[in-house]
Amino acid sequence: MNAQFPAPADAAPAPQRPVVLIGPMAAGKSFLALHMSKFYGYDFVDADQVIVSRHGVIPKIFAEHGEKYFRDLEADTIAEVLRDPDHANAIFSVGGGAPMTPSVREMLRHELVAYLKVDTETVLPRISGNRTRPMLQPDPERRWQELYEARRGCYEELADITLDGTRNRPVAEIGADLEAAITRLRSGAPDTTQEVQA
Ligand SMILES: Nc1ncnc2c1ncn2[C@@H]1O[C@H](COP(=O)(O)OP(=O)(O)OP(=O)(O)O)[C@@H](O)[C@H]1O
Ligand SMILES: O=C(O)C1=C[C@@H](O)[C@@H](O)[C@H](O)C1
Ligand SMILES: [Mg+2]
Repeated sequence: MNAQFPAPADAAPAPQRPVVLIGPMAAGKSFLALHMSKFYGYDFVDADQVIVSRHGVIPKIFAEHGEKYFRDLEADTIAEVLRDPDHANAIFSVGGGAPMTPSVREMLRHELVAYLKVDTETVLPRISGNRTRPMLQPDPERRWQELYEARRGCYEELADITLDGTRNRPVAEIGADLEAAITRLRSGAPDTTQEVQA
């Protein structure tokens, strides 16, 4: 939950901060962040993509070094992006498991966080039969649901904005909701996003 928003009325404007997108695997975080860069002019940064560009593909990192090594790289990457003034205007998508790392969770408590919520009907076709995502093996549908149940409380706790990504909503609609919520929160008004059922 964000500590900087809203700023007191008489305070100097706070420096711009990135908006961090969280949510389960294949919810559409990276897709939405890219859309926001194309349609609203935000900087696009994706933690998984930064890791892959530096260290190679994620399945290989897991296979060669294990999950803990990946989580450390992920936490370091997120810390680096969040302190980089060049990314102050970013929509920053992070991996589905990132908020489960305590140090990441602590960083996100001080940022503007948007949680992209999805339902199983929307997401399962996107991951069905997947053989590459290490956290989803060996049974992607079952593993996705287990991870979602274990992580949803954490997503909900961190969220300043909850986005409705259920019913396969078009990214343009989700993006318009996100843009409206960012504008509202940065102007000091409370978020009125409706809770959605997943
Ligand atoms: N709103 C949408 N409508 C239709 N397809 C979508 C939508 N959002 C995402 N997708 C599709 O779902 C797939 C997963 O999306 P994406 O990679 O953005 O998920 P993610 O949340 O970033 O997952 P990860 O945690 O693995 O990084 C992509 O193939 C993308 O094209
Ligand atoms: O949900 C997860 O634990 C993961 C999600 C992906 O975005 C990657 O960060 C990686 O495959 C792990
Ligand atoms: Mg992604």
